[in-house]
Amino acid sequence: MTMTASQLVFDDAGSVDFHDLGKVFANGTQALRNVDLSVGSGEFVSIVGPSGCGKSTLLRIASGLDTPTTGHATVGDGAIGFVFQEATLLHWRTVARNVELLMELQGVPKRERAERREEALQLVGLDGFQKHLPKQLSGGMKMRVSIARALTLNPDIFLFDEPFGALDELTRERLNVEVTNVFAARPFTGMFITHNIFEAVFLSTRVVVMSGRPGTVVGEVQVPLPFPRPLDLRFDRAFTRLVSEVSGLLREGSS
Ligand SMILES: Nc1ncnc2c1ncn2[C@@H]1O[C@H](COP(=O)(O)OP(=O)(O)OP(=O)(O)O)[C@@H](O)[C@H]1O
Repeated sequence: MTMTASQLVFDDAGSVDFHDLGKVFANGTQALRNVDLSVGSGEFVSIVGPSGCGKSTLLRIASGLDTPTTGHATVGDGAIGFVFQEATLLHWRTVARNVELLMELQGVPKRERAERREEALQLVGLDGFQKHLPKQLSGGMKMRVSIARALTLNPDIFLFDEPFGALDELTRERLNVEVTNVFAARPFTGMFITHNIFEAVFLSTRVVVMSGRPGTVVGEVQVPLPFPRPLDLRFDRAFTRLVSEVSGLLREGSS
């Protein structure tokens, strides 16, 4: 499908394509320039780059929450799931009712809501916590609820905006494994923002590196490692070589 500058056009289900994309905010801040990036159906792409280089802006454009000022963004017409930096749960609702929220807003019938809720809770390892309130959960569990809530939409495209940045290292590692398990069990097109290079390589089929603001793509590293990915993959020589490659590109792009 064709598209003109500063418009979003929805194409086939799971693909995301940015062509010569730029974003200047109303206050004159140029967040992005000349971004060329194609993410195909079934890829899991992590995006790393210095703080403020426009990673969240890129994800917001992919989700339709924001628009580019120049260039094109073409996004598949499938369902989009979005997980934010905060779990954004409603504190008065139980886990089960939080997970059902987006389906309620979409008018999904009760019985189907319950089925999709249970399936999603199983996938993120929270079966048994349906009646808990958010205040009874750890930070990692809250994030699992947030992922389960997005999963109920059966996303073709799953956008993650640094969801594990505030978690301790062990919880983050466990959740990384969960995400790769979910990806293997129910494939989607993933875009994942992180500052953590280990996390980026562990989760992804490809890591894209951006320069400092205004952000543009400075390079990418393919991650040809099979799924599922066990935690001790991090000690594998092939893994550490990929981490060094990403780290080198990041340094180049920041200098
Ligand atoms: N609505 C807005 N109006 C003006 N400037 C904005 C707006 N949103 C973001 N910016 C600026 O655009 C730049 C890119 O922001 P963005 O949040 O996309 O970066 P980021 O790479 O995700 O940052 P971080 O890694 O710190 O989360 C930043 O300088 C930010 O201050």
